[in-house]
Amino acid sequence: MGSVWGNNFKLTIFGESHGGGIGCVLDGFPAGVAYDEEFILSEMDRRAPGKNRQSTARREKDLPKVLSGVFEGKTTGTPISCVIENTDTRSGDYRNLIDHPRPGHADYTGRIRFHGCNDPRGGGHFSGRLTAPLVFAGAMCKLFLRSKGMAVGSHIASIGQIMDTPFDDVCIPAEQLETLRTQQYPIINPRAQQAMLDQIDQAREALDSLGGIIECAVIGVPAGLGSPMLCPAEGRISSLLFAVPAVKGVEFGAGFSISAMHGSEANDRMILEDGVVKTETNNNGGILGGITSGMPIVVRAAIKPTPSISREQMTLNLADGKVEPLVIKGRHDPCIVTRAAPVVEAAVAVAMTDLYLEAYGYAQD
Ligand SMILES: Cc1cc2nc3c(=O)[nH]c(=O)nc-3n(C[C@H](O)[C@H](O)[C@H](O)COP(=O)(O)O)c2cc1C
Ligand SMILES: C=C(O[C@@H]1CC(C(=O)O)=C[C@@H](OP(=O)(O)O)[C@H]1O)C(=O)O
Repeated sequence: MGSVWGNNFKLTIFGESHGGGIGCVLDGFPAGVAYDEEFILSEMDRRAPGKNRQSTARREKDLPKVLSGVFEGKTTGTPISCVIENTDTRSGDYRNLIDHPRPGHADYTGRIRFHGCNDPRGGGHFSGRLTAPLVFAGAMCKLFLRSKGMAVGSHIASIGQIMDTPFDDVCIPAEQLETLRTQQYPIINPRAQQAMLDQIDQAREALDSLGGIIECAVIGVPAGLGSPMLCPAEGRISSLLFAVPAVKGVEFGAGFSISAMHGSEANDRMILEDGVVKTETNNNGGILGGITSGMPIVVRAAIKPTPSISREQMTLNLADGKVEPLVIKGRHDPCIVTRAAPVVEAAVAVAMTDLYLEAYGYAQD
């Protein structure tokens, strides 16, 4: 089953982009976590579509309706279920895709996997719309992690060729993460922001799309989370990041560039600071041997350019095997990255909650 995730609590995500609604169930979520509605709605709003010209024109309020698992402002410990309505659908736009799969989207693979029974309207279960319930689940997990002294935050590390200033991976202040959370575009360097937005405009005007990278950090992480060899912390986090549509690469710490370093440079030298074991650098991204080291976890997710572009492309007509021109209709993000930061944070927050529960269980402090 591909819609249920977690070893120590379970997240289920259901729905299709143009069905009655989408949602999630959190089973085994700890009892007694304060339900901060304002925070949850602000997280949903960070991801919601239709807010500016860098995103799809589809407008959805993304108000989560919580049906169970929360009573008198606290989680009960029994399943939390949440439903989000789909209201602004235009399913007719997708009719020409039945036999003409979009290059780069899941139309062909979804048809094969589900024997032609998949819901093709708006990308169905494969739509990025399914990340709305993930963000709800992530917001709940952030509330739990906050009660354990942890915080998750991120910024847009790049869009196309334009780079933001990276995190200082040994010292990421909680205030910086909170400031980024409240920015319309979570970018550290304001000059990079303008250049990124200009690049998206240019791509959109050229009937094309752009990708980029989200850099995410978790601070306040206790040392000792993760279970090698087959359930390492990196594996748990990346398995959820790869669940996010359009994520095609994940790296921790120095990532792929660590392979070009010498050991003397890559090794993070250990020190004791105010009685706490730390490292002077963080090339390993806060994880060693699949177990958290107590340093910030730093992870980057590479997001591909939106597959549904307005420019005419060639594709295969599955009915007669001929390669034919395809014009894609519908309302698409010219660049997914501007809405992806809360989604990446949500995936990481859910994984961190699972890792924490594995180590510490449900006992109250
Ligand atoms: C928040 C978000 C919004 C997205 N918006 C679009 C979109 O408007 N059009 C599109 O073709 N793909 C969009 N995608 C990406 C596709 O859903 C994704 O590329 C597709 O399901 C194929 O999966 P894969 O890229 O992971 O292989 C979006 C993804 C996310 C996370
Ligand atoms: C609606 C959202 O994003 C959608 C993600 C998406 C896709 O193919 O991934 C395609 C577009 O919509 P539809 O599913 O109608 O084709 C986007 O608007 C959302 O994020 O809430």
